Amino acid sequence: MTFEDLPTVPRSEELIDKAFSRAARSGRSKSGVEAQQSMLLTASNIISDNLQNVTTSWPDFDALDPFYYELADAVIDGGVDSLRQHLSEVMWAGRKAGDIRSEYQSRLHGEAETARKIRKQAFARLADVTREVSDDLLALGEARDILKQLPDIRTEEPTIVIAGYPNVGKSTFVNSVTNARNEIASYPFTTKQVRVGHIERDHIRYQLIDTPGLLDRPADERNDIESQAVSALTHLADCILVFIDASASCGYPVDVQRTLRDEIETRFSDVPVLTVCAKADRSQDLETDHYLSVTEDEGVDALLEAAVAAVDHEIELPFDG
Ligand SMILES: Nc1nc2c(ncn2[C@@H]2O[C@H](COP(=O)(O)OP(=O)(O)OP(=O)(O)O)[C@@H](O)[C@H]2O)c(=O)[nH]1
Repeated sequence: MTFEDLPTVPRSEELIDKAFSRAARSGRSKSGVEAQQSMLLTASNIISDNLQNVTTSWPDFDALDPFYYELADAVIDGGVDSLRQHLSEVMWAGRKAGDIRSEYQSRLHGEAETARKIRKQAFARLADVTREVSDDLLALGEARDILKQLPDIRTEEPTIVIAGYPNVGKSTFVNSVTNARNEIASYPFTTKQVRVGHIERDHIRYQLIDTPGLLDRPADERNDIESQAVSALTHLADCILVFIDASASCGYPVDVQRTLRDEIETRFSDVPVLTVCAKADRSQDLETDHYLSVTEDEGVDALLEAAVAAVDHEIELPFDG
């Protein structure tokens, strides 16, 4: 996944300490002007390399899959634009450290004592430049910690998203059809966890995603971040299964569940939305093609076939026409 490998972002004071203490060590093995030159080189290299590493370790946002772009935009304070801004500030500081190195290197000659003073000036400027981006480094460090928690979802895999009110049987279904133990991941902005499972048909892996906290209640009950996460899901889903518990043993009346279904259908208008009468062993009081009872093992395979067919149709459509 894109953000998984993001390395930690150093804080400015941490970086200054590291650069100056390594510089002192490298100066100790030499004497006179040479010691000052070695110190300048070590400190400025550490600062410019570290700052440049921060910027190059981030993915190119323009090349990011829209699902992750929108998620990142949702969970980061100030969105992706603020990240870009912080990164460009840090890049500026990295270059500036390199400039300071060149500028002072040419001035470090002659008397050892004069050279020491000039090297100290250089250190003061290196510290200033690094401190100038301390807020940017802090913000990037926080963003990195949040982004690393994003669910590891393969955007290139065909994806079936399961929606429906709590307790309608979504996870029972996902758990029963995906034999491998499901991956559980959490969105940084909700306490609930995304459940991801996989099925295979004709050597193609399909991803099944259950998104508690997102597609389990009406849009007007979602906060801004959740709404944007739903929007991110529109890039990912190739088919949606909306579970309705007609027995209403889940605690939600059927008409309320139908309203959620209609809303999801409107929101995900580009992909097939299949309405599933879940817990059909209890009640089948719903007009739909898909009746499912996981406990009685009825309709499970048929539903999967229908979902896979819908996904395949959806994915191939652009090539047909
Ligand atoms: N009778 C019957 N009960 C079922 C069936 N599928 C699930 N249940 C039961 O319904 C309850 C809720 O099922 P879950 O799978 O946890 O529902 P969920 O939609 O994932 O709920 P959240 O995790 O809150 O989103 C559990 O007690 C299940 O055992 C079914 O096909 N028939």
